Amino acid sequence: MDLHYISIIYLTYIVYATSDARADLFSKATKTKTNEKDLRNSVFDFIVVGGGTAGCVLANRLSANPEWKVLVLEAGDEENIDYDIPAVPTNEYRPILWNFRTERNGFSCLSRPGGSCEVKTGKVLGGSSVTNDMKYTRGSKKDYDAWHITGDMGSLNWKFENLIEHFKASEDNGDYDVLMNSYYHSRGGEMHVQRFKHIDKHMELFLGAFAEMGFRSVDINTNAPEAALNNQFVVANNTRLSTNSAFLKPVRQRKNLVVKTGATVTKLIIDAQENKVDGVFYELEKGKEQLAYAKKETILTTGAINNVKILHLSGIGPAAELEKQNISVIIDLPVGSNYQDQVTIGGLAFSLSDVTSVSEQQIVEDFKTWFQNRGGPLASRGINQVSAFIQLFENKNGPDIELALHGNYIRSDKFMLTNVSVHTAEEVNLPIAYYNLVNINPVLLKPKSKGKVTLNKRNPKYGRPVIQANLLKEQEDLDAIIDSVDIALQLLNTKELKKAEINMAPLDIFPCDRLNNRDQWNCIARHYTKAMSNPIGTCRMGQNSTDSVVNYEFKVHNVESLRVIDASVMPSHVRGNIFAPTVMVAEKGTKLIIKDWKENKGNFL
Ligand SMILES: Cc1cc2nc3c(=O)[nH]c(=O)nc-3n(C[C@H](O)[C@H](O)[C@H](O)COP(=O)(O)OP(=O)(O)OC[C@H]3O[C@@H](n4cnc5c(N)ncnc54)[C@H](O)[C@@H]3O)c2cc1C
Repeated sequence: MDLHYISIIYLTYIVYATSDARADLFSKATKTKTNEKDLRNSVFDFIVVGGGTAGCVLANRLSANPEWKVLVLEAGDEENIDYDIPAVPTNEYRPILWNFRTERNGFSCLSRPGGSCEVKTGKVLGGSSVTNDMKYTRGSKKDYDAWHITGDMGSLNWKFENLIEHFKASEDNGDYDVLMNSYYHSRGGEMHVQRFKHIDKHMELFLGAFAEMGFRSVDINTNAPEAALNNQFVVANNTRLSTNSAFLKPVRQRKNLVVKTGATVTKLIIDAQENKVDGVFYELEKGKEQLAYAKKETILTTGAINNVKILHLSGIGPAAELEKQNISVIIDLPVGSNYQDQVTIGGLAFSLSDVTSVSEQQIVEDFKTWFQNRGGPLASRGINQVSAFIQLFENKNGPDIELALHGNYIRSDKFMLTNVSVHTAEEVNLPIAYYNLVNINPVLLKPKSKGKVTLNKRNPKYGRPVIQANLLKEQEDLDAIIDSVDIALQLLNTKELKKAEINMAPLDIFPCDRLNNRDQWNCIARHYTKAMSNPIGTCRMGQNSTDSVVNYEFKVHNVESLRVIDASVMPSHVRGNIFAPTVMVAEKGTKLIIKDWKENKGNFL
């Protein structure tokens, strides 16, 4: 039995166990007629649209003021204990994903189904912090410094040295060697960060091989340009710590905080005379719109794809684009352009010769162990804990590529590790702790290629937005990935991997197999492209409304009472993964809101 199914059995059990109570609650809520009390109940000080990574942080911080009534509207459902198991690959569980795909473009994702790549952002309370890999990285100083525009006072606060306090605000770092560097790290926040204790022999082997190649194991979050390390993760007691678990669950009992799940926001309520946002339309059931009002502010945190949908449907977006959809333009802004995602490729995998097969019984025992004492192999991410951050361009002073190791278990009854299809290597989803194949994914951290997001033409309201991701469009991006493959291949020449008889896995990489070297890798990259699902940029911050959507305080240009605070405001990628930067953005955002309402009485524009 596939371990993912065992996990789903737990999930199904929990859903059944609670379904009566849920049905009861739901019918009570829907049977009640709208009355004055309901209306009063639909007015809040702040509405946080989206209970994802940033949304949960904002909900916690804003509702800390008992005088502020805060509503969180989340399209997905509550989190499930299943997702807490570190080795469970939540990003393969479709009910908690938006299941977006990029548009076919003829130059990347060519051999993926439909010639397009999946984008796996989370649709659940906690958002992508439930479906992500939990790795805790911040990117480099220079990335943030580049967001600052010389001469613009508003952007001054975006220099890295002014952001460290916002990273530290929620950090609870549990590794003492890391914590010793108190300039960068701190304790006591809601978000526990730590290395997994579980280290297996292959992790040691690969770390040894990287060390032989000259990579040092240092804390990558201290602006080190390179490192190969057993990473830190956002976990507490060997349990995934989504922003829902860290920030929202502990304060759910606050009387001034209302959290509605299964609530999809469709549009903003806008007073078109004053360009002021008064609240939102949302649906608990398809086609049945409800309204909620915000006296102070509405804050969009639905991520870089869905923010575009909500804003465009509300008449905020590029005029030409909206007119094509017969949407009246309220504010002409470049919402949806500047889409960027980090990118990697499949096809580079090493087979391990000395792995004993895992029995179903063993897997069930391991699940029991995790549930009983949060221990065993499921209390880890296996080889995925290891990665190397590599600097390709010397003058850049920061990593350009992450060689992210990713384990797969290819069952020997099906494959003898000969001619394993690259599709299979990507799609076998046993818990991450079991693996006999190590994929090396060269992740391009700061891609040059940009795309855009627009509304679904046939069904703008309910259809999936159109994502023209343009992955690998720029030759420089492709070249960087191929250069890094050369570095990854050097692993095979290390004493460590030779001694362990680790070799390239014989993957079926049709149609690229008859080519040689660089041409072959170019072909593989274009065919087996993989979107990292870290989308940013569609509501980028900046000085003016011609090339940005929000100002440096996250206020949407020329609109009153509306902010966007999540990964979509980042103008460009940082040289790391973007969970920690998104939490930092939310921390900074809340401080700005609190300051505005304390000092300026919310004087918005
Ligand atoms: C598979 C995967 C692996 C990753 N691994 C890592 C990693 O290891 N380390 C790292 O640093 N980063 C990682 N990331 C990236 C990082 O987790 C995300 O980029 C970041 O969490 C995004 O935060 P966000 O607040 O912008 O959006 P999200 O966390 O996606 O939140 C958006 C929320 O809004 C909700 N929503 C959307 N539309 C509506 C609507 N209309 N109405 C109501 N609610 C709505 C969504 O359901 C969701 O809950 C990964 C991402 C993915 C997808």
